[in-house]
Amino acid sequence: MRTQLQHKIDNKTKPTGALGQLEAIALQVGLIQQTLSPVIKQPTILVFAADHGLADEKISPYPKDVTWQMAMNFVAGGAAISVFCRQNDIQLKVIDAGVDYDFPADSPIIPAKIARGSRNMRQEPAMSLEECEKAMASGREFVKAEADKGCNTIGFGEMGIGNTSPSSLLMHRFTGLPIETCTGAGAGMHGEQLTYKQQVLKEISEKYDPQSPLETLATFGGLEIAMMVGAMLEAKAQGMILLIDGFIATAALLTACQFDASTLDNALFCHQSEEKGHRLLLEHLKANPILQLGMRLGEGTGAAVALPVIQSALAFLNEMASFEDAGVSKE
Ligand SMILES: Cc1cc2ncn([C@H]3O[C@H](COP(=O)(O)O)[C@@H](O)[C@H]3O)c2cc1C
Ligand SMILES: O=C(O)c1cccnc1
Repeated sequence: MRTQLQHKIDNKTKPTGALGQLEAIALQVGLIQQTLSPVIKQPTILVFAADHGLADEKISPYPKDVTWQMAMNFVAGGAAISVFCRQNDIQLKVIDAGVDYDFPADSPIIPAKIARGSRNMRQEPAMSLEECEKAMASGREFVKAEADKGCNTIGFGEMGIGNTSPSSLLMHRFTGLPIETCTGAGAGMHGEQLTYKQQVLKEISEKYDPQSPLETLATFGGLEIAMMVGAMLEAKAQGMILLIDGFIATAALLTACQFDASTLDNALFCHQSEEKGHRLLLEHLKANPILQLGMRLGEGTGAAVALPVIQSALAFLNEMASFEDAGVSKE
């Protein structure tokens, strides 16, 4: 299939390699779908939202209430992710993985609370193994339901004040890079505030020594991250395209790869976030991000913005004339 896809790409009416990374995307998606004519069907972004006990330690400049307030904003249509999904015809679903708030019963936010937030990991592991497994299983169910309806492309988004911290800890643990290298400003911790955040995370990383991927995720993760990890593993199992957003989603993917290394094969890295650590995390995964726009938001926004580029890659593969079709002379 790889040889056939490469042959099809090289026979399009263009100099060899002239569509650059679009060619790599077309090849990868063809391999994922095992076809010379890949298509994106019912693209969907799942945004997993949860709170973090660690937010009590002031590791984010914003208050915890922003988590539920932004989740409401997502479904009301006013957030960045709402706008970009509307613009690009992407179905948006917001899942309450563990927000410390009771959403109104008539809200379109999908209830799947495992707990009212993870625990403060400066004191105790963020989740029990049972909670972590429950979150992962729930993430799998959501993706399976989308696959059953005919969706073949899933973007992963998140909302959770404090969630760059668990992401940094997971990156540190699974890459072996120093915690300072893995820890950045998040929603806006600069200067002394960032130094403080790095100190807190260093203290936490030295407090525990989890062994298995599950134990590591339960200790240092968060409910939305665990649900996202399960969702990514199921998306790979279903042969779907995984649209990976920024730092947090990439940390979740790195975690998913500890459970099933082949998850990486189906992942498209939509952008390189400004968040410190994301560049090195992408390098660790040998990933070539599609966009570099200086974004540092999360929510799945990088995935939503990159989808049209991926669609262009499939459009050239499916619709461009070959040298033979167009009667154009080859070198
Ligand atoms: C208004 C607002 C909207 C957001 N949308 C995504 N995030 C992003 O910021 C948070 C992570 O940064 P930290 O670890 O520093 O808290 C996550 O919720 C992430 O999705 C937001 C943050 C804020 C404040
Ligand atoms: O890259 C991200 O996902 C990110 C960066 C900063 C804050 N929130 C998310």
